[in-house]
Amino acid sequence: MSPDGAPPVLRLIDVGWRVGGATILEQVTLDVHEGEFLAFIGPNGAGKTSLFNLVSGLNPTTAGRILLDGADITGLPPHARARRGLGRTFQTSSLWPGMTVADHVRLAAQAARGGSYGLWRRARPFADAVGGTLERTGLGPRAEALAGSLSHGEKRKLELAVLLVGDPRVMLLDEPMAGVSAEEVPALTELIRSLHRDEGRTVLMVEHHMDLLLGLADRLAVLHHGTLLALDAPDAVMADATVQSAYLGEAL
Ligand SMILES: Nc1ncnc2c1ncn2[C@@H]1O[C@H](COP(=O)(O)OP(=O)(O)OP(=O)(O)O)[C@@H](O)[C@H]1O
Repeated sequence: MSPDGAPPVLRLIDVGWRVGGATILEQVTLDVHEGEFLAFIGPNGAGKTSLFNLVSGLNPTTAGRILLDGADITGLPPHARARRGLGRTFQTSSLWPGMTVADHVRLAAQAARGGSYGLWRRARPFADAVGGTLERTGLGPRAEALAGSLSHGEKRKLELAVLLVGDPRVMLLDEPMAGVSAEEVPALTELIRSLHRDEGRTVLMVEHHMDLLLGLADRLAVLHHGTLLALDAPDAVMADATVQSAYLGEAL
């Protein structure tokens, strides 16, 4: 239960992943509350992306259960989870360099709504959704630019736009700041903050830079060797001796 008594939007119960004889994730149990911003940190190879792969359905969970709005989604494919409001971005770029910004968002809108692209394309709500998403992400002036010509920060915004046009309630963002220049980080951070704060979306985000997470995340989940080492408010996690030693003196 959340502090106000509402059931968690997402529940991971003893979730595990074994592949090729190796145990990558083991007994990960956590609840995510509606509207919460939960950040995942942990040393390289701790299992953060692997966990997102299980939650989004990209890889099959080999132990435990995943519940969305109380319903068991453990065996559902990614598109079925997306239809229920759970969407993700990827650590590495998933864009088509030769396709325009607007066409990326149009195609994503079509995929989210189903039906014929031609029919949807002429429909007013469809055009409004695409235009609104481009404005929302600050990509309006770049609508006709090719994705390959975008800066790293703009590419990350486009990946968010592709996700947002499907109107996910629960967003999994895997290192959305990766490769982004220092000048572009503040605008991207503000966009992500407002998706959570102003639009009330539930955000799960993998991020290595603690300084970006302070003031953004409600709680931090620390993964280490595939297990959940800590789950608490950022201050408490940073003061946790077990967490400090997991990083072996690396700056958190
Ligand atoms: N398909 C796979 N088959 C076998 N091992 C895998 C597979 N995918 C990931 N792993 C292993 O699982 C472990 C966790 O990887 P994962 O990418 O989830 O870590 P991470 O915490 O996201 O790391 P980083 O911070 O470097 O992105 C690593 O040892 C990785 O080599």
